[in-house]
Amino acid sequence: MTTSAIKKYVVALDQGTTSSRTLIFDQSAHLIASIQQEFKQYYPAAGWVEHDAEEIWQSQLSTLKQALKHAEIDLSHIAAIGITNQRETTVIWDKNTGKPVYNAIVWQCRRSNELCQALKHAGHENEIKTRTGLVLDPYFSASKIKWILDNVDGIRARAERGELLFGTIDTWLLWQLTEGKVHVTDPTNASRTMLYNIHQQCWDKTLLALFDIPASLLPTVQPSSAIYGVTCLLNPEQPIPIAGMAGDQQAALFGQQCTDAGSVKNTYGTGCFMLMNTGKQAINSTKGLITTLAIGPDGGVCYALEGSVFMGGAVVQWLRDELGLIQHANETAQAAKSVSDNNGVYLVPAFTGLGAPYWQPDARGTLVGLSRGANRNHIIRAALEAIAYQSHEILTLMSQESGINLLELKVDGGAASNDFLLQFQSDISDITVLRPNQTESTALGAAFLAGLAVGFWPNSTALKHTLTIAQQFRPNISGSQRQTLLRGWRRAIEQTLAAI
Ligand SMILES: Nc1ncnc2c1ncn2[C@@H]1O[C@H](COP(=O)(O)OP(=O)(O)O)[C@@H](O)[C@H]1O
Ligand SMILES: O=P(O)(O)OC[C@H](O)CO
Repeated sequence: MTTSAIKKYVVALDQGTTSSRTLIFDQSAHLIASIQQEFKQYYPAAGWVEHDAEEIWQSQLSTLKQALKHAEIDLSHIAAIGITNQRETTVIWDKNTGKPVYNAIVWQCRRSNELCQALKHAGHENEIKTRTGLVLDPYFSASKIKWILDNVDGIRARAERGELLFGTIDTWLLWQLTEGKVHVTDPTNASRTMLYNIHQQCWDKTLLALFDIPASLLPTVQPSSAIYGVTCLLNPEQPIPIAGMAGDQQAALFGQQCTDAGSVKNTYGTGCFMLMNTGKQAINSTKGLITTLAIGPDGGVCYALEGSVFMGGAVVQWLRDELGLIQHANETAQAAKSVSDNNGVYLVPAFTGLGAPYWQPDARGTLVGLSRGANRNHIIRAALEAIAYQSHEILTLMSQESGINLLELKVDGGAASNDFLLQFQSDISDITVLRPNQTESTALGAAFLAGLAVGFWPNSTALKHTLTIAQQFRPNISGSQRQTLLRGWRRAIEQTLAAI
């Protein structure tokens, strides 16, 4: 028996914005264990969001240990560990002590907006977009790194002396886990920093100069499926390879095996992130989408178009926590179905501004079309419909910019369990929506990447064989009904933009 023959499992570390999770999969991609731990969010000023990087690491390690214990798995049966992570979130730490020099600045944090505006006014927007595929926005890492270097006492000097390291969360976790403290990221995460040239596929010296960031801070970039190092933290006698890394949305794309040009997935989590694989072609969006690096069939680099909706499933949390209209998210489908239509009510949930394709950080939420007959269920319905309308706008642009008539949309994420939402998405976008058996696509993508690197799965055909579609939602409204609904949504968006 070969060593690989006794390997039965791959572990995925899924480090998200609000929780750290560990999931264990077997060779058929069945979920064997899943442990989740939430951690604290820090809001030190309006629009600022931070995490404690140490707490992220400790919560991640704790879920790893608990998942192994819970599933009663012998370490010798683990083929590899894969990492997937909230993207863009920025950590800088001391390479000798391992201590972060400042809290992690989270992707949602707007503190570097002024810096981005200044770069915009100085005419750098196009150059940045050409090199990185990204819209000049505080969402991405570069302006966050610069903020730390410029605002935390003594940090720039220490960075210039080569004492500090930068990483997105993948890099931070890998560094913590590995023997010899490996300082590496993968192309998908690098492509979110605004410092990586997605065409030449290297750190971009012009952008490092523009943001005034020393190159010594940066990790080495290695493929998303590769053995980066081993961890001996669980048992010094049993090193386990860390063999896959990808940003969570690209991992979900790979987990759904959207590896061919033209395949699309939408993840309905806190926000909604739609990615379309565009193969070897980097499509330069002129309509507010971004171009990003993703993963091809063999784990190598390819391009994708992405549209990020900032308020997705979170709008359901708002119904629950702020309006008190529901007690549980799973009540919403029934409530929405209990009324025959939205009664003219539209909600634009721009609570933290509008993401793609508008990129309007100052927009705020709008509820329009209220009449005397509008009730709780109409508002709940409008909230779910808003998730689908926002996703629809992105899907339409992707289709226009790629020239591909999209016929299928694969979905995953917490809110993808909502049948009303998926049926409405299918109706409004005139597309077949496919919900897989395994909706843990993000973690599965990380597991696939790690498993491929160590031969646990031999190739992409083996990965595809593990996936099945659990449910399909097909369009069930007329073209004129669709046009009427979309007109109402566009009016609501116009009102939101007019109020900025
Ligand atoms: N049945 C449901 N209907 C609508 N939204 C839901 C439902 N179940 C969960 N959600 C939403 O899904 C989100 C959580 O999904 P998840 O994929 O875990 O998100 P994230 O990875 O962004 O934390 C929450 O915002 C929650 O409100
Ligand atoms: O942690 P999530 O699932 O909300 O994902 C966050 C995204 O990666 C941000 O770009």
